[in-house]
Amino acid sequence: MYLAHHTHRLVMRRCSISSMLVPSSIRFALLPSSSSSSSSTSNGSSTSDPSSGCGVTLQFLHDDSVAVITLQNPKRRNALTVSMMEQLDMHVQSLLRWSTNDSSNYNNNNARAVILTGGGGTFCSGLDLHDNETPSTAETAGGSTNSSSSSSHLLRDGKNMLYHMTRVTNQLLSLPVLSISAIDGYAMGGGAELTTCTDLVVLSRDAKIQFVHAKRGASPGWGGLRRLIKKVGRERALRMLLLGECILGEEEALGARSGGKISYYADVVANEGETALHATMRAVINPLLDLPCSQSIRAIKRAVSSADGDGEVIDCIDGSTLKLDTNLAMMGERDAFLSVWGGKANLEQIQKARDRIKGTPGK
Ligand SMILES: CCC(=O)SCCNC(=O)CCNC(=O)[C@H](O)C(C)(C)COP(=O)(O)OP(=O)(O)OC[C@H]1O[C@@H](n2cnc3c(N)ncnc32)[C@H](O)[C@@H]1OP(=O)(O)O
Repeated sequence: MYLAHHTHRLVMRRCSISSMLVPSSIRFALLPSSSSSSSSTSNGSSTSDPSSGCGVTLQFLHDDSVAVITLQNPKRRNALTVSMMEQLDMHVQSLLRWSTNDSSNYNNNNARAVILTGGGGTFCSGLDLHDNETPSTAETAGGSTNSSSSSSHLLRDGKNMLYHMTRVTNQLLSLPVLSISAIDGYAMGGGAELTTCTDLVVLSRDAKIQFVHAKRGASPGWGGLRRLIKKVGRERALRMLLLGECILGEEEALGARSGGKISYYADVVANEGETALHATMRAVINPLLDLPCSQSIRAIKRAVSSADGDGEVIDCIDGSTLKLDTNLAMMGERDAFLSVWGGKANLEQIQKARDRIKGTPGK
């Protein structure tokens, strides 16, 4: 086995004490895995299925200034089921309200950062290869806005997956706060795409980001392809998309490929009971908490987003706003995805991957 998995996981606590009163060295608190991140807090939202522990949780900490989204499918390396995609979509919609303060649910807007992570010492193994036979329902999704989701199967209905995941990735990246992927273990396929939609990526030494789409007879479709090119450049993106090149925490530790350009490697000295990834997340988040007000974070993030690209801003069909040239690139990526998704080669390769990983459906 190439990667050793941590037995701990990144779980964060909502602090009731004002962050201004807590010394910065312990400001960003992380709890060991014995604490459940799937139970609801007074200001967090849990959509885990208690029997399987499978779902996506949203928690707030530091006086609601930091939101943490945790992907959890413990028996399948946090593979994404249709229901989890819908939950993720729902959480991102509420983060949009939280960070833009246009909802009565969030009166005091101190929003500063969003962290995207996975439970159980790994990030996300892409879509759940055993979820195809499981129809998603609006009820399990906690109230989906898309009526077509009620009988969707991942392979048969790539459009439904695109609907949710394009919205999730576009809106996560456009949130007016700093977004960070905190990655232990695998980020594969759709999991790798998710890492491209946060502003920063923090890797543990055992992190591995791999775009396995081509191996599965597919092509990225959630915007990950376009964003990967932006992050690593066209040439490396092609090597990653077609030749199996990965982003490895171990290599980033040596400053090997990206020279620190695309990620932070988790190299901060850890306190007792925390991992290097936790310690690095603390070091990344604390300066944000130290800023005197959250408005400047949002103003700067908006300005960076609008400066980052040229072209006319337009409203997209999913409600998000994109630069015109970005939207055209998205359409190209979506069309490429739809041209292969659910086709013969894709179905064969997904079946081969299923046979290879051998998980039991419904387990
Ligand atoms: C948007 C398009 C996409 O996302 S296409 C990409 C789909 N994903 C993949 O092809 C990744 C498939 N998984 C793997 O290659 C491996 O499981 C990886 C992630 C490398 C982990 O390897 P390893 O540490 O050896 O664990 P393992 O294979 O024994 O897996 C542990 C249990 O988890 C399960 N699992 C893992 N990934 C998925 C998945 N994507 N869908 C469903 N189940 C998955 C495995 O089946 C295994 O289950 P079990 O313990 O044998 O019952």
